[in-house]
This record gives sequence, C-alpha cells and structure tokens, in this order.
Amino acid sequence: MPAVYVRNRLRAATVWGLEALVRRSEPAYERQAVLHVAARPWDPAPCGAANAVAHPDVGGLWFMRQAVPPAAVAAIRALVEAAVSAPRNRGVHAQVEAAGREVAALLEAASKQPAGSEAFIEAHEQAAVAMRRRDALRAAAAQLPAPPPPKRTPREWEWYEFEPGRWMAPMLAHPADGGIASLAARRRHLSNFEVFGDAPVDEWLCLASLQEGTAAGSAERRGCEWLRWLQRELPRRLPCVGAVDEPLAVFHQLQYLQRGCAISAHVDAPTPPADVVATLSLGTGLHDTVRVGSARVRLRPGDLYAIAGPARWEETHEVHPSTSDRLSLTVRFASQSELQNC
Ligand SMILES: O=C(O)CCC(=O)C(=O)O
Ligand SMILES: [Fe+2]
Repeated sequence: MPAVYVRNRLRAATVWGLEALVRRSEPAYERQAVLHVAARPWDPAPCGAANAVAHPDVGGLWFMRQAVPPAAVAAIRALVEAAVSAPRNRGVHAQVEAAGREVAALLEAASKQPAGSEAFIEAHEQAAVAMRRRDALRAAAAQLPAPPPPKRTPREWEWYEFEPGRWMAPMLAHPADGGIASLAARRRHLSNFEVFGDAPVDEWLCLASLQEGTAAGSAERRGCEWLRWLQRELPRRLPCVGAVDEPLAVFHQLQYLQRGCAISAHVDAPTPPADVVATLSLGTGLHDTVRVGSARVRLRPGDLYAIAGPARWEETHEVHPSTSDRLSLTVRFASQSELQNC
C-alpha cells in the first residue's frame, strides 16, 4: 500500500531533519560521519549458492548469495507468520514507553559530556524537555485502563514495536545445534533488552519448543529445520564465524521493517555478546539494501551478510528504506568461553 510507504518515509525524513538541526548546534559532533556516509555498491560475482565472499576493502564484511534457497525463505516466512502476530495498538501506553527510552538515551548522552561544558548543559536541557513530555504522557496514560499484556510465550509472540514501523521478536537458538543450552547462561546474557520490550528470556520464542509444536511435514516444521541448518552450517560456511573459538549461536532476532522505514546508522551494542552478527534477508520485495562502512549491498530474499572485526566494531551499518516490507533474521555468534566467563 503506497500510503504506508509515504507515511513512513515522511516520518523518517522529519526525524532525520530534526536530528540534523539539533546536532548542528553541537560543536563537537562528528556530523559527517552520521549524516552522510559515502558508499559504493558491492555486487560480488556469483560464487555458487551458500558460499561466502569477503569484501575487498571493508574488513570483516561477508556476503553469501542465496545462503538459503527460495523454498527455505517460504518455509521460514510461514513459521514467522504462524508464531508472531501483529502488534496491537497500545496507544498512549506505547508512547510512554518510547518517551522513557528517549529519556534514558538522552541522559546517557549527557553523562558523556564534560561536566559544566556547553554541550553538557545543552544535553541536560534536551533530557529535561523529554522528561516533561514523558511525564505528561504518563499522566494521560494513568487516566486510561491498562493495556492487556503483550502475548509472549515460547511458541507465540506479538511483535514488539521498538520504533514506528520497526517490529522485533527474540527467539532462543536450538541447543542441539550450537545454541546456548544452560538456563543460567541464557538468563545472564539475554535478559531485558529494550529492543524486545525488556521481555524476560523465559518468555522468548524458543526454536526447540516451536519445532515440537509444528506438524511433521508442515511448512512451519521445515522453517524450524532451516533455522537449525543455519545454526549448524554458518560456522562451517562463513569463515568469520569459523574463526570464533567454539562459536555458539547466541540467539535469533526476528525483525519486520515496514515499507518506507529505515534503520539508521549504528554500531551494534557489545551486549548481547556477539563476535559475528549475521543477517538473512527474507524481504518480500525484489531486493533491499544495507550499508556497512563504505559498502552498499543489495540483498535478495535468501541472501545473507555478516559483520565481524572492523565491520562489527569500527564501522556503522544501516538498512535503507525499501518499497516493500522486509522480514529479516539476525543470528549472533559468540565464543563459548566468552559466554561462560562473563
Ligand atoms: O536487518 C538487518 O539487516 C540489520 C538489523 C540491524 O542492524 C540491527 O537490528 O541491529
Ligand atoms: Fe545492527
């Protein structure tokens, strides 16, 4: 529906414009680095399905054309469709949560400025404005009945709307194929991420439970099997995962980006632990586009890219707006010893 695309593009452009204005008044801000990163298209020559290619310049950027075939894309989509439902409109309650996240981010940014500096005062002013807005929304929400709790079970989830048009759902990897088996380690490393609405890990989707709940021979069962195949095969087929000492699949992140929405330039946080972040595109259109460092990559459904080393830690990456909705699956890999020791 073009209206959805246009609405999302306009919203993104407004946010982008406001951010640019605010940042223009920050003398120390590295404007160029965030507002515009020059990038060249990277379209590796076909090298056979599910074979990995490294980018010649961007260290740690890998690509796999057709990491999984179209039948797998269809099966994984069927699984996600069956297990994850559209987020309900939670109105002002959702706005309160978003405003709370904004306050936390602004306070964190403020704490990084030298005390007493102009940037410090300005950052605290911005945080104060956001706090007043959050409190006004809270007061409005208190007048309304509480919303029903979101559906969060190992077999069924309601997408969590992290940003407008950007929906997230977490899923535990299968322990029989290199997923984290220990309950304590799961709780220690995977609890309370804001991108998943702070859902406790015990309420995450769970690939093993999902597989048990699907009928033999169904598309959903085949979707589960393909996800297990990815957990098993990526360490063998992707050299950057193979280079990790005893790689474990930390978890699967499902993400649905509505047409016209983008994910702005960022570096993934150090937690959850991940030496390699691998993303499989299951987009519903012909292709979608991501940028990693100076490389712009077109992904067709079934293509996968991965970031490790410099591409993971030193370069930003982003997802450009697409004219069709985009489902993606991100698997993070970390070393078993790292997960046990911290
Ligand atoms: O979906 C993608 O291609 C990447 C998503 C991403 O960068 C993130 O969720 O941090
Ligand atoms: Fe990311």
